[in-house]
Amino acid sequence: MATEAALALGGNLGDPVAAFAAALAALRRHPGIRLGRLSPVYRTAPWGKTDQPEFLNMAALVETTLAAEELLALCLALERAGGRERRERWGPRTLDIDILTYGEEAIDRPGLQVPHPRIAERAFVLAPLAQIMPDRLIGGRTVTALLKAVADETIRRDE
Ligand SMILES: Nc1nc2nc(S)n(CCO)c2c(=O)[nH]1
Repeated sequence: MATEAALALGGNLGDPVAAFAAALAALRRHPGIRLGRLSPVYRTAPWGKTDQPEFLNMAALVETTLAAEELLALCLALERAGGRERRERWGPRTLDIDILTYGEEAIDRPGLQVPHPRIAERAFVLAPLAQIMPDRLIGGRTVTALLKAVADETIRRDE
């Protein structure tokens, strides 16, 4: 029985597009993964720690027979393969792969929170996600509505 999961890919060191391509190729080769829709790649201002290079971000839809913990372990292995050393929290990284959604499940275990707890405040996640699952409800609101709320918030704060 397969589960649809949305993954967020990000990076701001080295060649993030090459890191994305390598991670997606590895996912494509994995027997427990069927790769689905991919968002475009977005160039995004750093969120959280702002004194670092801008990021590239994208989102990918997968159908997986892996359990959520197994999918997380695979994402962490792909991050390491992409040369990721976990240095400072929210600091620059070559490749980051986060599980945004796993089916309709809500999971809150150490190291695995799904849907990702900060989706609603991150345009760099919502913009790519809106390209692959615009009508998915998260916290009772569609991804499209969440993206609009973040965009409006950004515009209002800049006034
Ligand atoms: N624009 C942008 N800012 C970020 N801040 C952090 S932490 N990250 C890593 C995501 O967990 C990002 C990111 O991927 N993109």
